[in-house]
Amino acid sequence: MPRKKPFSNKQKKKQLQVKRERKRGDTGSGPNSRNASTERGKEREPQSDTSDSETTDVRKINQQPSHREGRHDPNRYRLHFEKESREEVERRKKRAREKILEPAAEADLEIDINDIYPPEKGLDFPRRPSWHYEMTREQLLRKEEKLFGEFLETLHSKNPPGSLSHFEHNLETWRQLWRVLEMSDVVLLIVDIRHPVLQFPAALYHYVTNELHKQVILVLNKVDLCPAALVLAWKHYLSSLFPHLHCVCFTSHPGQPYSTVLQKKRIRRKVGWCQAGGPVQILRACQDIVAGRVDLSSWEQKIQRDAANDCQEGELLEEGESVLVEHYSDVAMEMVNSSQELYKDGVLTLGCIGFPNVGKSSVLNSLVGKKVVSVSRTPGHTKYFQTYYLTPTVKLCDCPGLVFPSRVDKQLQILAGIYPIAQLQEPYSSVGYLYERMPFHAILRLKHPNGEGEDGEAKWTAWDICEAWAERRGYKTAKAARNDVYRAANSLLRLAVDGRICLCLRPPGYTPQRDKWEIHPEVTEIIALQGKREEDGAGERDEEEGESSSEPEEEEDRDADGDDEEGEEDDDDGGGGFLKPGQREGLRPKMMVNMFSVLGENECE
Ligand SMILES: Nc1nc2c(ncn2[C@@H]2O[C@H](COP(=O)(O)OP(=O)(O)OP(=O)(O)O)[C@@H](O)[C@H]2O)c(=O)[nH]1
Repeated sequence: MPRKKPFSNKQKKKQLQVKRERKRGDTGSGPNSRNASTERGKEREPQSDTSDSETTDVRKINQQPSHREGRHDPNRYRLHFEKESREEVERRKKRAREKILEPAAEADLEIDINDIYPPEKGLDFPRRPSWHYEMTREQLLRKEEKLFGEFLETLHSKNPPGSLSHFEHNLETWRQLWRVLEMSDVVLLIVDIRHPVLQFPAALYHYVTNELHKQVILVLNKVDLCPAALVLAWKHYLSSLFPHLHCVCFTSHPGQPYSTVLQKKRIRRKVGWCQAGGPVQILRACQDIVAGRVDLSSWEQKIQRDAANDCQEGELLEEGESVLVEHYSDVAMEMVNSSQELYKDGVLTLGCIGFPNVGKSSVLNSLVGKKVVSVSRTPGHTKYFQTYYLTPTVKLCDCPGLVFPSRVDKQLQILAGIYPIAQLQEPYSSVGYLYERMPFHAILRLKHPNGEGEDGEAKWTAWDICEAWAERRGYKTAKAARNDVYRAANSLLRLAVDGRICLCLRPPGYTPQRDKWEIHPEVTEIIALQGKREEDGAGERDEEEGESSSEPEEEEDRDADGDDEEGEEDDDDGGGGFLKPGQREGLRPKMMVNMFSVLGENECE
């Protein structure tokens, strides 16, 4: 058979863009066309992973094809992060090639919230300025912009250059937070249980509880990806630091911890949105909070009905239970009266707030029991807030993901899924960061490009890891057919973000006390929520494994990171896992056992 011509992801994306533009009747010759900008980028710099066509200090992510007269601006709500200098990017690349990676100490996985959000560093978020009806729309917008500028100045004055992590510089997105906070009676602050401490801005909690006098339910989401003992330890840690919090564990993918990439479509058909673990717990927390001031019986009945029907995807909503969607105009966003009245018209409004990719939309879909908002593995997918009536007395509001200012390591931030991986300028150091905390070369059966050292041990740099993965996966550059290291790095990061190589942080002091948490009486409750059987320890594969297809997965499925909304068929990829729950946690020796057996045949071939 003739050798298949290598076709890179980049080429594929370009091909798709051209196709889309052709469909829209764009010849690609205009100054703003995607083709034109790609060509411009090419002229200036040959390396795709360091190119950036913007001239300001802010890097705009998820750029959409240009805005046209008379049509809405698709770039209005995209993520804006501070741009890194080319020198910094090149320095990190060089380091990724040269630095031999060393295993990090277990204690490195323990993270104190005060290290991420040090109270003395003024890591606040932009607040909405006061306004009155005599102000014109333009006056208000100008005031907001002025205050936002001052907010950035104060932040930078307290934090030297380079010390702050990526955070949202798009005022439009903060405006949506303001609106959602104003209209919500209760805030559902959603975090990813693998790293909740990165996504819990203390300033927001204090603002909502002390200034807005509203309650916060902390949703520890994706608990299927984390050992139950660790979930419990995080829950206790955060509740003890923030006593007014109502903590709830949640998963939209219960009982799917052992699936592999190849199985994902099969499993999703069996587990619909309505089988999530945690809606009852959210209902109970709301009942505590509203204390009878809103009639939540319709919600309770809905949950009971769903449980009794064992609903299937797409079959959930009954007559008279339709989901209403409210769209907000700009005017509503800008000049709305921030009424302090709680439970207006006897309706409880729940605002889903959180960082990108933590699963806000999935929580909302799970509460409704049906896909009403789109879900994607690409952070920043939800662009503007929308509301949905769960029942006549319960309204849900989905807010776009927000990246609050913090001091977390940027490499870790990327592993936590806040940055669209395909748009990373330098992915290698995050691969190195992951590898030092979770040496996965054996799991992925990587062969060192230079063979073993004299002592029989291979010494890996981040670059070597990516090179070896490119070799194993057959990622080649289109022109020279060399190993496509950039693509391999992206692929590895995606495995981490999806939870297939699963790095879980721990609360301070967890490691020496792990045994205590493992036998804690509340652990069984969490295991039940995760949808696991207790006997599901290390060792056996999921029973469905044998039925999985032997067809290799399409490259695009695994690697694409464009506007990749997860459709009805595909929206389940987060549940996949190479490692079993007890094995997923950092560098535990137990994790190294059976690593080979947890790989599907085609996953590393
Ligand atoms: N394993 C697992 N994955 C999940 C869970 N919930 C969501 N995901 C995955 O996480 C990714 C992001 O989910 P979304 O619901 O789109 O997250 P979001 O917070 O709305 O994201 P933005 O639109 O960026 O703000 C998707 O790939 C989901 O499949 C969960 O409970 N378990």
